[in-house]
Amino acid sequence: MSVDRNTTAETASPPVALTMGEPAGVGPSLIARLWLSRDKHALPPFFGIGSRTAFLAHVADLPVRDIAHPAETAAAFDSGLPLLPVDMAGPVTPGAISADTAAGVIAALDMAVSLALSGDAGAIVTAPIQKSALYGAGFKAAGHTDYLAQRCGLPAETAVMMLACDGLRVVPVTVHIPLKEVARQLTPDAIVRAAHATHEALKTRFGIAAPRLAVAGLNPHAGEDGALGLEEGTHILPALRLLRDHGMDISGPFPADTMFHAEARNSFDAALCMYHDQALIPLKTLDFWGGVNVTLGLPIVRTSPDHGTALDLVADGKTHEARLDSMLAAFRMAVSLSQGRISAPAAGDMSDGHSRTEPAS
Ligand SMILES: NC(=O)C1=CN([C@@H]2O[C@H](COP(=O)(O)OP(=O)(O)OC[C@H]3O[C@@H](n4cnc5c(N)ncnc54)[C@H](O)[C@@H]3O)[C@@H](O)[C@H]2O)C=CC1
Ligand SMILES: NCC(=O)COP(=O)(O)O
Repeated sequence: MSVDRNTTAETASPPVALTMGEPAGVGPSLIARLWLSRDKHALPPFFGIGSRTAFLAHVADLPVRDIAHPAETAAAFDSGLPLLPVDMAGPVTPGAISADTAAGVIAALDMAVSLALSGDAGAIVTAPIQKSALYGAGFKAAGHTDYLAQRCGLPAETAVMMLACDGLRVVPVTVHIPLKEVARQLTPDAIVRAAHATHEALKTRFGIAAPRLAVAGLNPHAGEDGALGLEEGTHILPALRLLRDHGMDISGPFPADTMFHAEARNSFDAALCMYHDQALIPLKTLDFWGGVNVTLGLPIVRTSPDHGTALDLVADGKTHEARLDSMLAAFRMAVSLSQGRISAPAAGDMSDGHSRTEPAS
């Protein structure tokens, strides 16, 4: 099927930028496959930011078209992947990280943020980074989420991570910190900040007029009246009282182990979780292939697949087996959000056309 991209509404919007992420990981090949399936999925023009070497290391015959500005995207898109090139200090070995590529990974992110802030890119979709590789090269942020806030000139904590799939949205209040640090770093302020960012995004980005938030406890059985932990009383409840005083429909703290079955999921529009795995395990269990990571609280739109670099798959020579679904879902959400359209289906709604079982290709 051939798609006349000039007649689509998306043509008028600035194109979405896709950062290459970890060059040795699955990201560049997923971006390449997104471009290769542009007609099948009727995708509007987009451009990559990264090193040509990274893309060709994974898909040797990929046509790549260097561009100097996102405005050249539409003209280049039909004949090759439009690419804003970024230099890299070393070669790319699929499946093997290298300290030489870290600076290029970060430069791609910096370029993407500048273009999103200037309005030349409608949104950013970030392919996964190998965080350990960047930490080794002096990257001071924990991940994209806080790094993007800093690049937007905002305190790191302004950015809030949400993961969304059909039927579930989760927000971890603490994110990339050791488990033993969670109770220390979990503050009423952090809960209030995450709740406000989530509430606002549900209204403005996800089209929910009166969002319902549910909050997980930190401890087993939400503390069992203090017998199994005190943070529910000392940290979570004070935050919830404040938020209710502000008129928010927010319930909890609930025992986290009973919040995510189907009936429970229907009772809220987003779940605020106290730590990374409490949020991401239910989401990725429910829909690893369709999950999208979306950053809230920033003046720019950023989404990402929910999965990581899949270095194991690449190292085993199985890059072609990587599922495109999450990248495709992240791209679609980025396009919708960048156009001010409502994104992501309502809880329980499977109407966006992708299936949890059939891979997108
Ligand atoms: N947005 C981002 O930049 C993210 C980055 N990461 C980073 O990725 C690195 C690896 O993290 P892991 O925890 O191992 O998670 P991972 O998601 O990379 O891999 C977990 C398992 O899922 C498989 N997998 C991942 N994506 C797949 C796909 N598209 N199709 C088929 N199979 C797939 C992998 O082969 C592996 O067996 C870490 O450095 C982590 O920090 C992880 C999540 C998000
Ligand atoms: N587990 C989520 C993840 O690692 C993504 O983090 P970020 O790079 O989006 O901050």
